[in-house]
Amino acid sequence: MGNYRFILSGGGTGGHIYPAIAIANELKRRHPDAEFLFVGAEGRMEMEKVPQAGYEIEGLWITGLQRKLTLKNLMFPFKVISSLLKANKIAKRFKPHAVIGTGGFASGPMLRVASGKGIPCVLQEQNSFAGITNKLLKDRVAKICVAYDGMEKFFPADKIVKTGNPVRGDLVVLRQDKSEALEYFGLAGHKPILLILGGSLGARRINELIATKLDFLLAQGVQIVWQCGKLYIDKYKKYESDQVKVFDFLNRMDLAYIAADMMISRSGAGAVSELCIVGKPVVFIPSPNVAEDHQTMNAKALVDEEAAIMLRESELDEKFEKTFAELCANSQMQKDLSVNIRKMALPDATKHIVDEIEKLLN
Ligand SMILES: CC(=O)N[C@H]1[C@@H](OP(=O)(O)OP(=O)(O)OC[C@H]2O[C@@H](n3ccc(=O)[nH]c3=O)[C@H](O)[C@@H]2O)O[C@H](CO)[C@@H](O)[C@@H]1O
Repeated sequence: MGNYRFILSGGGTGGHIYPAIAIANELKRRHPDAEFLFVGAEGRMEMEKVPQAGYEIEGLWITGLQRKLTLKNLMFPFKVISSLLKANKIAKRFKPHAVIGTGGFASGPMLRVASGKGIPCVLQEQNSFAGITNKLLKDRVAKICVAYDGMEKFFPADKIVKTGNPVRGDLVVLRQDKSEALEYFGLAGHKPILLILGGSLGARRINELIATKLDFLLAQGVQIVWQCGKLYIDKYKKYESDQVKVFDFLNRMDLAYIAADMMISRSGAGAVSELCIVGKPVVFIPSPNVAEDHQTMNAKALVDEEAAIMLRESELDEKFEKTFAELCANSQMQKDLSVNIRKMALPDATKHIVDEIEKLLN
């Protein structure tokens, strides 16, 4: 048999893209001669991030369905047909041995077509609440790799394998030495570093919080690396100083995690999985704008184990300063949170998922 060929499909946000990249990297490590093709949605983040990671990507003309009646929605049936046709062409040409879907509307047409042709398909669901695309595909795929218990609510029980979420290899083993990271961010080593993460697209409310509390934060003796998101960089770049570094997007998450002493973060599934491995104190501020409030559930799973602090957006005015000042002042609390969050890590998730894919290849 010739070399293996794999299609990975998913996107829209980093939360669906980076798991696909992590899986591809592990497949490549095991099968250096394998060929890879990513399939995403035209105009979305994957079209830039996947080539940066060294893989080829094709974009489909597809968007999610809006809740309101809009022109975009009227186009939806045409987009679906066009995407199915293109996915069909891709499958015929590339002849994949397996197709892996990591969620987001971009993955719908490709997995629908591939499963129809009898090509083995695997889904990876990052959240404790299943996404629409994965729910639509559940009966057509061979395996569904999940990160949370109780996913039988959404998927056939005999297809579910609990693996955890894939985390990119360079984030699984982090160096202790901070010198390269400090140099990269242009910060001195004498004060603790607070890393602010708004998720792959940035978080409006977290940015507003940091901007209004900047003097308070600096008075706690920290320096700041602030990832504010592409949409917000023009507004917040002006806050940059010797002790505050502002980025739209961090291309070196490894260095950000090495540099950080504590974090304030959205609780997207990927961020949570990574922060468990990083093992440092985190204050989660979940996005209230996602389906079924799943970011609150993601963060709560850690709070219940005393492994992180959570503040809801609605509590920030009242509680943020007190909570953060207490964390900075209490080194025992910082240690306990670090130890407890590390216990929740599933660093072998990617290997486990690739084991499942390999089982389908014969
Ligand atoms: C608003 C929204 O829809 N959020 C969803 C999205 O989150 P979002 O896209 O923010 O994704 P996650 O938190 O899951 O993962 C973010 C990924 O982007 C990377 N990263 C982030 C910022 C940065 O500057 N550089 C960088 O590389 C992180 O290292 C991580 O690998 O997908 C997640 C996984 O399905 C869901 O749980 C979230 O609810």
